[in-house]
Amino acid sequence: MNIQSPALTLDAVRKTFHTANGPLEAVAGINLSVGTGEIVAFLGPNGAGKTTTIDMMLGLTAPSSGTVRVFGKSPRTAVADGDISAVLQTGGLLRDLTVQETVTAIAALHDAKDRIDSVMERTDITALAKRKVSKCSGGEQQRLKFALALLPDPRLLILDEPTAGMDVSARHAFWETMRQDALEGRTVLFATHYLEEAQDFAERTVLIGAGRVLADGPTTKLRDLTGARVVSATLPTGAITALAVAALEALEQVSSVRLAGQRITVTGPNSDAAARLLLGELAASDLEITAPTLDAAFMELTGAKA
Ligand SMILES: Nc1ncnc2c1ncn2[C@@H]1O[C@H](COP(=O)(O)OP(=O)(O)OP(=O)(O)O)[C@@H](O)[C@H]1O
Repeated sequence: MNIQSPALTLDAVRKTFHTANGPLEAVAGINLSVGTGEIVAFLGPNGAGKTTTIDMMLGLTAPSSGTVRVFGKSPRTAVADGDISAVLQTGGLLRDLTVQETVTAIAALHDAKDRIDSVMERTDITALAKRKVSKCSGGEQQRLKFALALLPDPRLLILDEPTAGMDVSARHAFWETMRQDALEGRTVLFATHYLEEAQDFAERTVLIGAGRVLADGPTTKLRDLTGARVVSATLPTGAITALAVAALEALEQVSSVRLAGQRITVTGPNSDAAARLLLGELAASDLEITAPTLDAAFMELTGAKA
């Protein structure tokens, strides 16, 4: 990461929508700096504020407060200069045009006619050139949008759930292309709610929940960022399991207690207290303390604070 020249900075960015039910704070103060050449996953559950934040990065909507800079410029200037482009979830394609016509029209806007063939090949849409957009599958339309986003040869590429609607093999092929692209130095930020996509592709994950950054760090360390531990042990035969569950649930910072037969599993950051109670008062045996899976860590963070 090159922190000397951030590709993207968000400083105390907030966005409040005024709805019939009153104000809704979709983005509640996000700070973020993405260095040139980084690949960042913007991971969060539905409604976390990912799309709203991305819209602000692209200048499609203005923050209620705070600032967004793209290579030091306002998002709108950066878009006009071809520094940033995006594959968005909705809209953007004219159904009656063919794939080739669509690419040619957008290439003309960006003065990028010489890039048409290579971009179509790279995104694997050459064979679809004569097909009408309305006849393309969801995955094919995503690949076309990806091609359009690459035409200006942007330094920063933003992808909002780019593989939505793709089957497993199309998803795999898409990320393969992206990986190649990133190797050539493009900065990439993608929103996803698939943990595997963050794990497989991003070196850094920014976890978003309820409009806030819940965790930000190397994807491989994301599990540790939660601080959560899973403590499990076997209760003695004849123990009143409901009482054991209640005693563990009463501990501070315990987020879940599950029982399967006599085996009891406690999740939360306070593993020492849970272990003491299990081995002492509850006379449990076979105690194990493990780090949660990334899945569990994700649930822990988004569930606990969203
Ligand atoms: N134009 C709008 N007017 C009112 N509320 C909105 C608007 N756009 C988004 N919201 C609300 O803001 C919150 C954040 O939405 P956003 O689409 O940014 O989340 P997301 O993380 O992208 O979710 P998803 O994964 O479902 O796309 C949600 O509660 C949503 O209902």
